Amino acid sequence: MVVLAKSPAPLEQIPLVRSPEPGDYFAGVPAVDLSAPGAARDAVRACERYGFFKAVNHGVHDGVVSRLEAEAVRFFASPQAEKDARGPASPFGYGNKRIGRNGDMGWLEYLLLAIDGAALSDASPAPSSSLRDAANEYVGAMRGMARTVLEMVAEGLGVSPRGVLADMVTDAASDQLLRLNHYPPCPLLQSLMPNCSPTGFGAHTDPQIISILHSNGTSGLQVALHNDAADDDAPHWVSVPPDPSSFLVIVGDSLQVMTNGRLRSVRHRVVANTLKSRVSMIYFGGPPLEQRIAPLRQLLGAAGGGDGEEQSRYEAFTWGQYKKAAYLSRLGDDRLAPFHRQQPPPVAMPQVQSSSYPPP
Ligand SMILES: C=C1C[C@]23C[C@@]1(O)CC[C@H]2[C@@]12CC[C@H](O)[C@@](C)(C(=O)O1)[C@H]2[C@@H]3C(=O)O
Ligand SMILES: O=C(O)CCC(=O)C(=O)O
Ligand SMILES: [Fe+2]
Repeated sequence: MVVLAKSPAPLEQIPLVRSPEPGDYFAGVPAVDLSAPGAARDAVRACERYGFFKAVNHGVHDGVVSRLEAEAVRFFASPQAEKDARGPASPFGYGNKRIGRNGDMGWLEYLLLAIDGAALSDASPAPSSSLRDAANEYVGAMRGMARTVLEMVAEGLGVSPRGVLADMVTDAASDQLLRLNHYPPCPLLQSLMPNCSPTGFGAHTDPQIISILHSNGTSGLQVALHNDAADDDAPHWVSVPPDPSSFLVIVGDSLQVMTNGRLRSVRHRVVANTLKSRVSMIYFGGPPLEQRIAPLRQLLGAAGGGDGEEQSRYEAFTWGQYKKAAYLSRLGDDRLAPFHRQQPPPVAMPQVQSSSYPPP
């Protein structure tokens, strides 16, 4: 049994996983240069194949990131009683090891903050005015990047207007979150079981439209690669090399549905580093609660009211309905499963003899 002093939830309640090895690093992380002319096409390709990409030449000033990261580090280094006074995270505030309300545990502490428009909401007061100011500046930059990326996605998919997706996350009533995560080192486990690491954040997909993740230089994030050719559904976990100069754009469940499954929400998890602290900052861009989430009409065939050839693969829902169901689910659940539509079997077309067509 491994019990860490001063930890409210012992390590034994946290699933252990095999420590990442150098061979697990994914050398093929797709990078999209947001300032390049082919960015729209590249973003769509990456989101179709992998469900995420690394955004480079994003135009966000280093100072905006380093200022919030320094505030986060300062907050997480403050006395436990002060941090606890900002919790529990139900739903917003400081959380320690407990993720959500349904029994998920991870080797992390975090601050979950609601955003109202372009700034932190009064529903989740920041622990200090300096953290609040830094977070507001950061949120402004993330909303801008979310808008740019979603406009590119619309362009790359050939849907119009260009703002059809972007407007949902920059609407005055859009449902956005900012999450600051700290994964402390775990030297005791390193000495007792050197090949094992604690799960920092268990496998899941993000429910919103888009997530934009920044991390410090400590590794830990893993993504599940899809292998359409394989018969089994076993995930192949690969480690994403940390790169503090870039951001990781992650497709959320709602974007998967709105693109009728063309872009995929990628399963990801964090394996805590036993020796070094990881700090990550994630912006989650969701639509207003009453927004209908259904495949975009222009991606569907005539039966779905669209111009293309596809049938809708999903039952429509509102973001409010989906969010409510998501927050009752466990982290690793397939939250979209109840919304999958049965695909009708392919219709057998009558064979037409070329000689008899067109009919006389
Ligand atoms: C176990 C849970 C935590 C979560 C709400 C949920 O019930 C299922 C989805 C989880 C997730 C994953 C992405 C984000 O980190 C998050 C804030 C979100 O919107 O959905 C978390 C939720 C959370 O930590 O409360
Ligand atoms: O901390 C990370 O790197 C990822 C966390 C995450 O996936 C989340 O908060 O939803
Ligand atoms: Fe996530």
